[in-house]
Amino acid sequence: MKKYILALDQGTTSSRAIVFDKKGNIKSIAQKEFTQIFPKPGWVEHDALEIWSTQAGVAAEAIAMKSIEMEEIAAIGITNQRETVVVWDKNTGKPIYNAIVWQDKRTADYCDELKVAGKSEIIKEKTGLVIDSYFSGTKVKWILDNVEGARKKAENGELLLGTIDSWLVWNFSKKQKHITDVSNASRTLLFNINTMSWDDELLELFTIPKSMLPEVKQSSEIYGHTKSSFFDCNIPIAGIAGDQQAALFGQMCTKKGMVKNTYGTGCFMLMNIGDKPIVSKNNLLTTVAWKINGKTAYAFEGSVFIAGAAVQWLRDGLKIIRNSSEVEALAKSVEDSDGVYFVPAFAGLGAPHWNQKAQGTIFGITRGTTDAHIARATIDAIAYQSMDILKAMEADAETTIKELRVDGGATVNNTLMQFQADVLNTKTIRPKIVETTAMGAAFLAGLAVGFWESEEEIKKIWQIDETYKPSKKREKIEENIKGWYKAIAALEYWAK
Ligand SMILES: Nc1ncnc2c1ncn2[C@@H]1O[C@H](COP(=O)(O)OP(=O)(O)O)[C@@H](O)[C@H]1O
Ligand SMILES: O=P(O)(O)OC[C@H](O)CO
Repeated sequence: MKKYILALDQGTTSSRAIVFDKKGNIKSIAQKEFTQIFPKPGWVEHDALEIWSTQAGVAAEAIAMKSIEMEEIAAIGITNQRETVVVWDKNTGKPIYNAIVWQDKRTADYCDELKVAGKSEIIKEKTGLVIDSYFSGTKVKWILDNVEGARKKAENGELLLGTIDSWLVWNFSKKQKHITDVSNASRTLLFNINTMSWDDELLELFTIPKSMLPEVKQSSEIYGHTKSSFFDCNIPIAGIAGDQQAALFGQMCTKKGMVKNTYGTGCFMLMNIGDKPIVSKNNLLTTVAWKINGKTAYAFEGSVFIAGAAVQWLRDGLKIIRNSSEVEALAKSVEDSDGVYFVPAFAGLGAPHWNQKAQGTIFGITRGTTDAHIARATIDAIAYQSMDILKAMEADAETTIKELRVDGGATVNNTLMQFQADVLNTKTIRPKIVETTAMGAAFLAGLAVGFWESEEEIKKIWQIDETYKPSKKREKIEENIKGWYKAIAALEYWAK
């Protein structure tokens, strides 16, 4: 009898496997960190074979841990760090270079050249993205240009490329399936989100042979079965989505206008914009959310680079807390930040400001400022940065958002969640199961094999843990928000 779905969450720093039952409860969970490789400043790589071995290892571990029978697993769903890309030899199955990670900036100068050459418009129109080293396309070009013999092999049809989902399926299927899903394809700079196919003009621009590309599939369908030695029976692999899109699905933001925000190291906010790939006028990305039963859903996306990482800086840099969890008590010990504003632009400012030169700055310090005010200003900054993105989304969608669904490690912080509701003047909702990324992948796989019959059935699994309602002290909050905008303006002036 089929009792479970196995979700594989291949993240930037660890590989995780979670077994869910039919009610969406977690039956077992296993996790393993893997090596981060920094060959030069600004370069970030992963060993693709280590990604594969840790991912397969935790999958086996999660199953063994609770003595689950292979026959009890209805399907596998995969969700992954996005944009990170692997190029491997079709015959040997071995990567020809380490995976180049989404954070890697080695192609930044080439991206600037493309901007100067006036390619921004066409790329935005076709892919919904901006020209940036973040996305996979320029990373693949770098491998072909810099690994000895790679370009020739690629032209001979001997090399394959894939985002991490693609690499995992290739290995799980014993080199039988070279596929990806639409949500991952939409992060490569090579995929046209209007025609929903690889784009010949972009492939020519980035000099990438078409023969390297995986076949693009829906996000919920049976792609193949596990054949790996880690599994002694054939389990259908039936769901794939990039991690942020999977979280959007896991939060059941399946209707146009619904928004989720994930609060981790940074924040990733996605808004379901329905079945049309609208181009943002407010510096957001347009991305494919998923394709299910032949229907494509799109999303606006904006990210905050430094969110929980600012709390880590209070811990490791300023040393005013010992654990991230202590920040809430310290921040709550004062009524407010007493006019202190902290813009944690350690890595520049992301959407909608997109200022690479901005630096972290604290404003409004007086003789009376204490560590508690700084802690409070840090929490506030996470909420303000997310507010800036949500406001851009509202402007683009010409609508007012009714609720924000939240997940990620920092959502345990009730003070942050309440302040988020206050500055947005919108309900902020935290669900009972905050493993929404893995949950989304499980839902996609479960739908494909009939483990869950419909989205309606799944919606009953998603349940609210806590709703934060906006405070009534609107005037004071509006004043505080004005201060934030002044801080951003001053920071941008300083960065010039
Ligand atoms: N109580 C808290 N308040 C604010 N931030 C927190 C709290 N607890 C953890 N964090 C932050 O959340 C982040 C970890 O969340 P997680 O979802 O695991 O992130 P990621 O997936 O990006 O590694 C860390 O940056 C940490 O500082
Ligand atoms: O692995 P995460 O959670 O850091 O997510 C990475 C994102 O998908 C990058 O776009």
